[in-house]
Formats: sequence, C-alpha cells, structure tokens
Amino acid sequence: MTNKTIPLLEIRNLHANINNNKILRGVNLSIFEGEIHAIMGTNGSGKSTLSKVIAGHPSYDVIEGEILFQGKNICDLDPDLRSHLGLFLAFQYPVEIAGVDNQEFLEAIYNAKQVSMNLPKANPLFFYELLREKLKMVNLDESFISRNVNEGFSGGEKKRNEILQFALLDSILGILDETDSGLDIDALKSISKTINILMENKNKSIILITHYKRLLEYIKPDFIHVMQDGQIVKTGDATLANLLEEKGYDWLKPISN
Ligand SMILES: Nc1ncnc2c1ncn2[C@@H]1O[C@H](COP(=O)(O)OP(=O)(O)OP(=O)(O)O)[C@@H](O)[C@H]1O
Repeated sequence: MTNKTIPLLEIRNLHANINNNKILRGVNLSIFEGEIHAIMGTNGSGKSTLSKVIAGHPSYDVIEGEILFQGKNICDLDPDLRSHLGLFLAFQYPVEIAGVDNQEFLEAIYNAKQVSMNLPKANPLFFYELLREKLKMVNLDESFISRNVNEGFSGGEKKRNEILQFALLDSILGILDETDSGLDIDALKSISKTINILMENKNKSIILITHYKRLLEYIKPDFIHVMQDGQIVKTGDATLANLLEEKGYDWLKPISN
C-alpha cells in the first residue's frame, strides 16, 4: 500500500551553493510513493546540482531549506546513510573505478546496505544468483561483472550498470540523471522497460532528469517540472513535454531571485 499522506521526498525552499556560487535558489518539490517525476530544463539550470544535493554530495553547501525523506530532514546525513535509507542516484556521467572489480563493488554496496538494516551479509552463492537475475533484468552480459567498475564500458553499458545498482539495492527513490543520454533506440526501449518493471513495486518513486520527450513516451511521468536558474518554474502533467517540444523554454522565466 502506498503512503499518500507523507511525501517520500519533500524539498522545501532549498538553496545550495558550490564554491560560493549560488546554484539552487529556492527549490520546492514533493514526491509521493509510486510517483514518477520528470525534471527538464535548459542546460545549466541546476538539475544535476539538485540531484547531487539530494544525494549529499560533499562539494555542495545547503544554505537554506530542508530535504525531508520519509518525513525526516536528511541534510546532515552523509551520502552512504542517505543511500541506506533508500535513496539512489544514477549519475549523468558514471565514473570508472580503475582496479575495482564490478562484482566485488556490487557485493560491497549490497552488503553495506544489509548491515545498515541489521541484516546478515549475503551468502556469496545467494548474491551471485541475485546478481545474475538483476543482470538479466537490465540486459547486461555476465562478463560485465568480472570487469572493473565502468572501465572501458560504452556510454550505454555504463547507464545499464547504474540501473543494475538501482535494481540490486532495491532503493525506494531513484534519481536517474540523463539515463537516456547516449543510448541507442533499442537500449532506450530496453532500459525503459526495466525501469517500468522496477516501478511495478508501487512503493518506489523515481525522478527522471531528461532533455528528451522520447524517454517520457516509454516511461510515463505523473508530473513534469521545469527548472530555470535554480528554481522549479513550472509543473504540469505528461502533456507538458509536448508544449516544451513546441515552444522551448524561453516563455518560462525564473520566479524571483
Ligand atoms: N564548481 C562549480 N563552480 C561554479 N559553478 C558551477 C560549479 N559546478 C557547477 N556549476 C554551475 O552550476 C550550474 C548548474 O549546473 P548543473 O550541472 O546542475 O546543470 P544542469 O541543469 O544539470 O545542466 P545540463 O542540462 O547541461 O546537464 C551550471 O551553470 C554550472 O556551470
């Protein structure tokens, strides 16, 4: 049963800086369980910044406002604790981690979450079976788990590897930052299908950051938000994507500074 009284994520008047540069200028956003929210907007409007601030990236300073996850302010929590609570960020540019075996990495993040929930670490055989099931789900060949994390992976393979982590951790809020960029048409359809399967668990929610309407044809958002200059300046339903395609962003101006 989904919780429709307390938002899974509630962002109140969020202002954030990086190196004393003001990037977020009063973001307000509420996401309930089971909802899909898309965030669109011009380059440099603050979409990735918002995702990284929610995930707790240490380079950003929250100057004002709150981020509530399941009703609790998480602004003071380290990124690993936010992840253990059920937040997952798929990066716009997934990093290559030289010398770190993908399977060991995946096992480590899975077990860290188990430990945080006072559950035993996974038996290696159980973990391997779970991983195989998730690999199939994201359509990645088993050979990718014996390579170093993202090293030499193509753009699309890196994106699949991010979704693999999301599926494996069974996170309740996934923030997918331009997961569609660099994907060929078949890969886009297949990743969208995987995300839709993950969303069959009605307690999950996702934020899709995207520039392209075509992703939203495969994954139907409940809401689309438009960011401009560090604020959400417009919210609408899935049809807003058509209007944006037709009119661009010029007609939407920041609310105030
Ligand atoms: N270290 C930094 N110092 C100064 N400005 C920064 C720094 N890091 C990011 N910014 C600026 O923050 C603004 C928001 O960047 P962000 O990546 O959040 O935009 P975006 O909406 O995700 O853009 P895109 O659609 O191009 O990915 C940009 O103008 C960017 O140059």
